[in-house]
Amino acid sequence: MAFTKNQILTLEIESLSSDGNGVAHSDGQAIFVPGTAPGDTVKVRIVKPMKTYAFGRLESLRASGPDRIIPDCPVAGPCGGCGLRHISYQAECRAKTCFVQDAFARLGKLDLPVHPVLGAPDINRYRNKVQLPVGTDENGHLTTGFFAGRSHRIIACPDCKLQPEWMNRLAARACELLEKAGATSYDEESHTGLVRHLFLRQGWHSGQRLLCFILNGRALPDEQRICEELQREFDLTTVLVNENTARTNVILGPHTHTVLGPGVIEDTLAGVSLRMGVHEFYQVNTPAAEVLYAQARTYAALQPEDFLLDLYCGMGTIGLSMLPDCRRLLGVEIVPQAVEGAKATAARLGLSPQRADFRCQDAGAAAAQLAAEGAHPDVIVVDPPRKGCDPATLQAIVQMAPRTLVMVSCNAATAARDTRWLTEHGYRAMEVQPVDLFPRTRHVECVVKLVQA
Ligand SMILES: C[S@@+](CC[C@H](N)C(=O)[O-])C[C@H]1O[C@@H](n2cnc3c(N)ncnc32)[C@H](O)[C@@H]1O
Repeated sequence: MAFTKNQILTLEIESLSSDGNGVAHSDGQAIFVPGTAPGDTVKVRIVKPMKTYAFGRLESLRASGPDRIIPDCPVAGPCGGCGLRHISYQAECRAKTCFVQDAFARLGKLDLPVHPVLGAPDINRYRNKVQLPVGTDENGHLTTGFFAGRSHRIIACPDCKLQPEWMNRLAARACELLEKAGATSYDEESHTGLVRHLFLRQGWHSGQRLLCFILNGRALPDEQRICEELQREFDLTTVLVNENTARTNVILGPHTHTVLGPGVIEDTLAGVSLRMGVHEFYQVNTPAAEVLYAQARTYAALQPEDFLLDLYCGMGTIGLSMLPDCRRLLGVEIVPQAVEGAKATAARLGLSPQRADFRCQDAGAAAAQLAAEGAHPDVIVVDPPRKGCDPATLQAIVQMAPRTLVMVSCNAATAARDTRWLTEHGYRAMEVQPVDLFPRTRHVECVVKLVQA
């Protein structure tokens, strides 16, 4: 039986999907309901009927399941950032373990141990970076928040529990100062208005703080004064302005100028000291990333004479954190600023290019070139974006035939797909360790160990 829009049903939630939605069944068809937990009895309104399943909205909670807790954030539901704030953290870890196990068993059709998730050291205020869209509220005041799930409507979130308190306070104060100076918020539909986003970053161990205004234009009105005031009040190491005048939902534009300070902040990740601005990828949860890197290092099991290839290397942090275990490191990354950062870190550490080098290139193209040149890395680490490795990258990895391959991924589905492919091309998948870098959200990281079959 097909569901109809606005149909009301009373349902028992059975499990959580990998999107963090509660899953129930009616007449053999699945219904996905955000904000619900296994064991809940709920009244649900069907909002999106499909041919064989439907999406529903929670109308009322009749009875709570054992994992449900009261979310400690008033906008946890509509904001969409914290998809799992309504269940206990223990239940969240169990669910994330199941998400990863399910991806490898069902999508990857792989039979291998997937260990219980390693929980994060901190479950709140762990983000070292946020990009807050700036909007105008119903009273005409500038506000920041997050886009509601699958929309461009900003949900104001004055005290987001995922980010440090200073970031929340700075966002509110910046809105006040911008408004006084007559700055307008950017409107995506009409492509008018000035301020698009506030970008905030903190060096977790160093405590250094960065603020960048992302503008549909060159400069803020009264730019110097606003930046100085915020620098003084929030002890900012540096303040930047990024220009993004394109009609796009990509957040950063290509040009950034420094208003105050050095234009970068410093930090240490897994013992690697680095400097970063706004264009470089940096793991958002530093203490949990150190757990992740330690796991990757264990799986890599490097030998002193080994050559390590780090594909999709960002600022080179994974490879550099493993360098004490091996002879030579080559990192490949597509973002020029990240590669410059990696090279600068290596230079500061006194490493010659023979010991640690980095290339700004597409991972697939670089891997194919290395394979054609007859390169034979002993260990390859890959840490691709959510879409996973390109087929060219996987082909070239197999051609280079490393002894061990360590795959780090923030998307278990694509990691399972790529692992499956590698097992059909000469590799054996040994084990998977999920690591929680993103508590209270539906996201989870995992590390896969593969060896030559
Ligand atoms: C998940 S991040 C990992 C970065 C790094 N390993 C770390 O731990 O910080 C993925 C990285 O892949 C880079 N990237 C995306 N597409 C790429 C491509 N086609 N070739 C090379 N690097 C790419 C991104 O810029 C990003 O730095």
